[in-house]
Amino acid sequence: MNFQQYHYNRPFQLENGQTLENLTIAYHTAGTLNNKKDNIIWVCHALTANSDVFDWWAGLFGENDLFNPKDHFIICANVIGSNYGTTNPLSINPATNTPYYRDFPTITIKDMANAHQLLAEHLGITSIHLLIGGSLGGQQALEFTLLDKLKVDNLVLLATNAVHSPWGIAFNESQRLAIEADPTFNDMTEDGGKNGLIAARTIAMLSYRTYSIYNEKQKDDHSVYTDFKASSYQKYQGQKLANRFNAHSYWTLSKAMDSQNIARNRKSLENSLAQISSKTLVIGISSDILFPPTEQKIIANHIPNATYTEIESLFGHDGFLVELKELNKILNHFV
Ligand SMILES: CC(=O)SCCNC(=O)CCNC(=O)[C@H](O)C(C)(C)COP(=O)(O)OP(=O)(O)OC[C@H]1O[C@@H](n2cnc3c(N)ncnc32)[C@H](O)[C@@H]1OP(=O)(O)O
Ligand SMILES: N[C@@H](CCO)C(=O)O
Repeated sequence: MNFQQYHYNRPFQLENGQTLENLTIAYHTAGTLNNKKDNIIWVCHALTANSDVFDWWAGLFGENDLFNPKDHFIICANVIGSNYGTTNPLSINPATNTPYYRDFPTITIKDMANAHQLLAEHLGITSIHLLIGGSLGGQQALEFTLLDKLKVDNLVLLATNAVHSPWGIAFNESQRLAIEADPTFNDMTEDGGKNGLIAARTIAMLSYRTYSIYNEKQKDDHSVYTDFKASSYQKYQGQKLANRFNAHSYWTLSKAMDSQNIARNRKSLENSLAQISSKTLVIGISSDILFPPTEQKIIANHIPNATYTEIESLFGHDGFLVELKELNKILNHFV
């Protein structure tokens, strides 16, 4: 995929009333826009992913996958707050000439959608053949559609919601508390809060996976009484994220996830969903405890041209990233 950055050199208005003095949006593209301009697939990424969809959704997106650059023009933009090239807490704050760190403003899903819209305008895009996103990506895809500034022919929403739940907010708050409990988080450095981030990711894993999958993959034999596989797995996953992410971005993005509520400043949730005219496929993961299938069924029940399908999986929420065989089958049928 080709990596590019769009520099919007004007103030970007945020939902909380603050502005970012300028905004850089990093994005990847693959393939070529056809003459009819009807082969665009726009991907919205989840919490800690990036704009290189061939990297984290390989098997669905790639040279020889269902969504490939021979047939499609694929775009994915890195969200505001994430540290993969878009303006984020490690970027320089023009007001101080130092990185924002803890001074980075509150970002909402709507802000992310507005940034996607800026990029679409920059690229001259007025219609999207397929808009797809899971989890935080699905939250963005919903808001992006509801902006109603471009035509979305087909919409695919996976393991996501229209309003973030008290349960989901509680999981995120516990993770933020873990980060805040690390005194280095206030140091205003790139590595500030790193140990807190490790702990936060281990909490997150409990919401992304399930009892069953830990039982299947992390069970020890009867002789073990300490140094369990599950313990080393937790530590490994925490460290793995800390090696490629930072506590400031994680804190910001978890707040953005919490902000999801498509009824905010609109008539109602039902009314908002009823406005969506795209042919829509909503996919739930049977064992998802973070974004349980009831949340996707609400979406599918209120979008007029929507269908709901569920993937039977032991993986829990992360199933939307790892159940590739099933996803290929379902999406091949949909498109
Ligand atoms: C720059 C980049 O890295 S791009 C960003 C990539 N990530 C994203 O895009 C975000 C979305 N992706 C994800 O969240 C994840 O990658 C997922 C959900 C798709 C898959 O998660 P994974 O961690 O790869 O899978 P899984 O839970 O099976 O863990 C496997 C890893 O744990 C390790 N592991 C498994 N059991 C144990 C254990 N008991 N102790 C220690 N390590 C263990 C494996 O060796 C493997 O290590 P590796 O990732 O270095 O190969
Ligand atoms: N594993 C996903 C979970 C959030 O959907 C991520 O880290 O982005």
